[in-house]
Amino acid sequence: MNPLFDQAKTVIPGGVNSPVRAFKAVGGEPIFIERAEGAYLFDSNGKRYIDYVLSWGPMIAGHNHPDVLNAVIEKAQLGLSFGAPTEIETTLAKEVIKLVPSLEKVRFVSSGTEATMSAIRLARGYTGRDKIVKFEGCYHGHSDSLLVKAGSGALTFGVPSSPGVPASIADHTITLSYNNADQVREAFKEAGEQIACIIVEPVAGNMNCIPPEPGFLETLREVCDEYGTVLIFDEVMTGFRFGTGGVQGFTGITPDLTCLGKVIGGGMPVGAFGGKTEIMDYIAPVGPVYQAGTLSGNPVSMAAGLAMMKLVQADGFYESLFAKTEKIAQGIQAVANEAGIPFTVNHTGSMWGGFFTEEPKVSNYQQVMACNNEQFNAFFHGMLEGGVNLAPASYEAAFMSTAHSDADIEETLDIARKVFKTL
Ligand SMILES: Cc1ncc(COP(=O)(O)O)c(C=O)c1O
Ligand SMILES: N[C@H](C=O)CCC(=O)O
Repeated sequence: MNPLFDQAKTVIPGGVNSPVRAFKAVGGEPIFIERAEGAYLFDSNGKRYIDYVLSWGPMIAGHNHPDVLNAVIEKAQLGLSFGAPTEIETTLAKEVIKLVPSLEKVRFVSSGTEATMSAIRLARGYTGRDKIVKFEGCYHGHSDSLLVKAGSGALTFGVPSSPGVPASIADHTITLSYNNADQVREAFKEAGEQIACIIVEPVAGNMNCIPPEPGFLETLREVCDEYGTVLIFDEVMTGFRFGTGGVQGFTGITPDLTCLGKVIGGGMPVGAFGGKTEIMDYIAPVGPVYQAGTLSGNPVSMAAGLAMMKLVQADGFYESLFAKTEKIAQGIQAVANEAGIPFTVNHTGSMWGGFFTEEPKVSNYQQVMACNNEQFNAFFHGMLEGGVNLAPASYEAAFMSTAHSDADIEETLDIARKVFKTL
């Protein structure tokens, strides 16, 4: 029994401020974190964990990186929030526009949810259409239009289409199968002229880690061009994880709008959406589509983001990150094979994930849903006890940081080797 969790439950629903943290999917009780440094978390009893959750993605250079921390401290000394423009917002905007291919203009918000919600509204306002397309198992935050057949915690807790979302709103959301290009073409033949946007995770990371099949993202670009539909890449998770240009830089497929979050805030609450000037200028105060935020472009968050943008542009940053990701992915696959456990690892960029399945390749939602969750849960708890922090649900991707050393990866594999033998 964790007394901190008991106390939390008396004043916070489920004891957590975001459902996936509650360990409901895997059983048991969450660890409470005291501090973090580099590749490690330390819990309230001082126990150290090698961390592959990284605050659900943002800490790409490891926890508490001194450059980000110092930027935050320095900026905070000048005042925490002004509700008025600051130069650093323009500096960060210019930096992000330089790095992410589709961006000509960008607006900062405070979370990924706000970014996707605002991008959808903008696409609807710009096209004058109501319908949107999303993909089963993709999660784009918790706004009403997007909590339909959603991934991540919504999937874990069996509420992919949440109560509280009016049917009249959900009716405008068309949900298709990820990696099924034919189905996308069919849907557009039927209703293409009514569809404002397609929103997609260009690598899905909220039903574990599912890369796009060759041709899938290309098809989305083609149908959007043909029907005058806005293509939105939700790169809240993938932004800066596949190189400075996100998945769009990695694949060369350019969306009309891009949503960012996580890494762009360096661990502070930041989101952003941006794209072509023609579309972005539909946003107030230039255009009629309303969007606002008391803390949007917060100077301390901007400073953290700017420090992070400098880090990711360092020579060799991504080569090292991708090599480490490959090492952990291949290593985990090898130790599962040694133990004779049916297991398939996906990895791409700096994201990875393991599936307890006989299938040699996992590329869609149905395959993810058919995986052995009991085995995952036992594996999760074994790893946690051994000192490795994985996401407490089988529908989440794992992340790598530049702070993970070869020794951390070896230690992780030694622990995994022991745990697989117990399954
Ligand atoms: C792809 C994606 N989009 C949007 C979101 C929502 O971001 P936030 O949790 O910051 O609201 C998340 C994560 O939660 C995400 O992974
Ligand atoms: N998978 C989600 C974000 O990427 C997990 C974060 C959360 O819901 O708390």
